[in-house]
Amino acid sequence: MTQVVDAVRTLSVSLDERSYPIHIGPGLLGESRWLTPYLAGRQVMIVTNETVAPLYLERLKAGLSGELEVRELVLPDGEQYKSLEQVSRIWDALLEAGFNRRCTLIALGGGVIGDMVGYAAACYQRGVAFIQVPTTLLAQVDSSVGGKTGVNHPRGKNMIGAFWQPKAVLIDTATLATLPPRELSAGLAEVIKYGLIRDVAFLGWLEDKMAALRALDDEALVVAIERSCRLKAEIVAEDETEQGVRALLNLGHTFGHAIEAHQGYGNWLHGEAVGAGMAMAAELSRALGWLNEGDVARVQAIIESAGLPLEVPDNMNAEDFLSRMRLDKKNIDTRLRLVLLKSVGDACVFDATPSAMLHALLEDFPRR
Ligand SMILES: NC(=O)c1ccc[n+]([C@@H]2O[C@H](COP(=O)([O-])OP(=O)(O)OC[C@H]3O[C@@H](n4cnc5c(N)ncnc54)[C@H](O)[C@@H]3O)[C@@H](O)[C@H]2O)c1
Ligand SMILES: O=C(O)C(=O)C[C@@H](O)[C@H](O)[C@H](O)COP(=O)(O)O
Ligand SMILES: [Zn+2]
Repeated sequence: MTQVVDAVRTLSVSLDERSYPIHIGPGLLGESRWLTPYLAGRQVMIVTNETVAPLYLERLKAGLSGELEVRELVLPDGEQYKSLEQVSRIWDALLEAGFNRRCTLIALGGGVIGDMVGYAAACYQRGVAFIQVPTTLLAQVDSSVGGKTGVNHPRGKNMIGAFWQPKAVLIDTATLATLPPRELSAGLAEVIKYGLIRDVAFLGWLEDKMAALRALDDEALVVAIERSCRLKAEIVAEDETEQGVRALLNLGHTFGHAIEAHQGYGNWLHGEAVGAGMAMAAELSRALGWLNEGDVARVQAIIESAGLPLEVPDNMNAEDFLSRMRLDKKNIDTRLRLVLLKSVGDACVFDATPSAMLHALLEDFPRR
């Protein structure tokens, strides 16, 4: 159910006592009523990065009212900084400020900041409150919702982390006006993912509206963000810690994470790697007889129309993929598990214990 107040749309992530709202609308960043109610106490630490700070930090601070002790920490920008070292800097700053268990961390930025701040909050004094204020499309449709927090390890993506839910997610869609087109495309990968795994009607809508979305059409963006958040909220409410259905949100990610780690974090954007990874998943689903040629062409067309790659890096061979994929968090014992498509709009988890078919896909998939 969506509630609408003054053009701000509110959904809920239903997790009993850990339930929280997602507020979506243009310009809500500077308004106290969307932020102040979720603060645990007087101590507030805003964590952002050096790109986002000059754009939105002052506006966010203007939306904090009351007798608060507000600190800020500006981290370097980039996926290569999604590390324990940077999370440690957050803990150092909290301790230096003398912040206690009633403090609140605010993550202002994309998925990198959101994942790190969430993890810092999960561990600081065994857990403090945090609020997600996502400013990329990817973070607004995916990473700010659901409580997966953490950092990368040189060997693999998001290998260190915790499930820790925010107190609220505040999505100011006006922040997308400054987002570079390449980052917008990366966010569209996760939007397309929802259509592919669970909502073929949404996929059809995306096929119609892709040009509008890439042109930052406000109305189309709000619809895409709300529908994506609703789909993710439903899945998270059903399976918070990925014992079952939540794994479907990993479509394209086993391949994508291998690409990100192998290429060096930040060289391929997460969304780009997921785009190419979803194309690989579609191709393997065809090889298994689940998708036909027309289905694969449809998947490829929407990925390409979002400005995302359909080829994988030419410096990776099958073994480069497999050695990374063996570390994937979905695996059980030595069995590789992948998310594939039974049909367009219906995903499943597939036990892909190294097979000739998987090897052929990894060896023969188009390179760039
Ligand atoms: N926790 C989850 O469930 C989840 C889900 C999906 C992705 N992720 C993670 O999220 C990360 C990717 O997130 P991302 O795509 O947001 O990347 P990001 O956080 O690196 O942000 C992308 C770039 O956009 C800049 N930026 C942010 N907001 C801006 C704005 N409004 N205007 C201009 N520039 C802006 C950032 O500084 C950065 O340079 C990856 O680490 C991925 O693993 C996590
Ligand atoms: O929320 C989830 O669950 C997801 O899988 C969302 C993904 O888009 C996201 O990239 C997530 O961080 C991947 O999780 P991981 O457990 O594979 O690291
Ligand atoms: Zn993702």
